[in-house]
Amino acid sequence: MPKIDLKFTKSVITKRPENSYKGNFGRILVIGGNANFGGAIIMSASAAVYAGAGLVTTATEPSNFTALHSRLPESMVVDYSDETYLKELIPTMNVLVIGPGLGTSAKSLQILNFVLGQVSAEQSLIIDGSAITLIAEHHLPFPTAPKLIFTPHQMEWQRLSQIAIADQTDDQNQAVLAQWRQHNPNITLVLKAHRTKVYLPDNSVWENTAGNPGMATGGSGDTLTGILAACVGQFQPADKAVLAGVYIHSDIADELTDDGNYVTLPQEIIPLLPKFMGRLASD
Ligand SMILES: NC(=O)C1=CN([C@@H]2O[C@H](COP(=O)(O)OP(=O)(O)OC[C@H]3O[C@@H](n4cnc5c(N)ncnc54)[C@H](O)[C@@H]3O)[C@@H](O)[C@H]2O)[C@@H](O)CC1
Ligand SMILES: Nc1ncnc2c1ncn2[C@@H]1O[C@H](COP(=O)(O)OP(=O)(O)O)[C@@H](O)[C@H]1O
Ligand SMILES: [Mg+2]
Repeated sequence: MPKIDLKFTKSVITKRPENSYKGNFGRILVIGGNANFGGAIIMSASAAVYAGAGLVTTATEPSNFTALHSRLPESMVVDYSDETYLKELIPTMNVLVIGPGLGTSAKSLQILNFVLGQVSAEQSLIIDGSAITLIAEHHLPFPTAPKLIFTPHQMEWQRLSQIAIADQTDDQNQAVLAQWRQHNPNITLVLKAHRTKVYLPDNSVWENTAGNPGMATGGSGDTLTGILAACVGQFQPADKAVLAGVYIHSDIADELTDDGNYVTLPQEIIPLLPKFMGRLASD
C-alpha cells in the first residue's frame, strides 16, 4: 500500500509562480456552522485561509458572522439559507466544503439539498461531518458531476456505507466505493483514523504515516476540511492535493506533540500552516 509521507507531500507543494494572483489559488466556499457549531466552520475557513486558498467565503448561520469577521477577516460571509445569493455565488467557486457544524435539523437538510443540486462538473465538493450523516440518514443521491471527496470518521463511514466499524476493511470499503463510482467515477474517500486511509478514484489506497492521539479533540476534522480545500484549490492533480493535505495536517500535529504538547489544538495547528507549507515548497 502506498504511503503518504513527507517526501511525497514535498513533491506536491510547489513554490508559487512570481506572476500570480489570488485567483490562481482557488476560490473556496465553506458551508456549515449552525447556531451551536459555529466554531466548526470557523476552524474550516481558517484552515483554508492559512493553507493558502486564494479567496475564502463562509456560508453560515448569521449569528456566527461577528465571530467570523473578528477572528478571520480574510473570509467573506454569507447567510447559508440565502438561496438567491448562493445560486449566483456557487458557480464562481472551484472548491466547496459542506458539513462542518452544519447540524442535522430540517434547515440543515434543506441547505445540503440545495447545495448538492447546484455543484457542477468542474468543481470539487468536500463532504464532511453533519453532511455525511444527513446523506446517510435521508438516503440522498450523490451528485453525479463534481469531484466528491468524503471525509468521514469511522462512525460517519459506518452510517454512509453501512459497514460496521469492525468490518471496515479495504476490500469492504472498495466494494462500496465501486458501486458508487458507477454513478460518479470521481469519488474519493478520506477515512479518518489513527492512520487515515485515502481511497482514490484510480482504486489506489494510500495510508498516512503521520498523526497522533493528540489530534483526538473536537475540531480536528473540521480543520482538515479547510486544509484539503486549500490544497485542491492550489495544487494539481486534485488527488495528490488531497493526499498532501492529509499529511500536512498530521505532520504539524506531530511537530506540536514532539514539542511536548499533550493535545494538538486546531487553533495551534492552523497558524503553523503557512510556515510549514513554505518549508515544504523551499526544501
Ligand atoms: N466546535 C464545534 O463547533 C465542533 C463541531 N463539531 C461538529 O459537530 C457535528 C457532529 O460531529 P461529531 O463527530 O462530534 O458527532 P457524530 O455524532 O457525528 O459522531 C460521534 C459519534 O460517533 C462515535 N464514534 C465512533 N467511532 C468514532 C470515531 N472514530 N471518531 C469519532 N466518533 C466516533 C462516537 O462515540 C459518537 O457516538 C459535525 O458537524 C462536526 O463538524 C465537531 O467537529 C466538534 C467541534
Ligand atoms: N489517535 C489519533 N491518531 C491520529 N489522528 C487522529 C487520532 N484521533 C483523531 N485523529 C485525527 O483527528 C481528526 C478527527 O476528525 P473528526 O472526528 O471529524 O473531528 P471533528 O469532527 O471533531 O472535527 C482526523 O483527521 C483524525 O485522523
Ligand atoms: Mg468531523
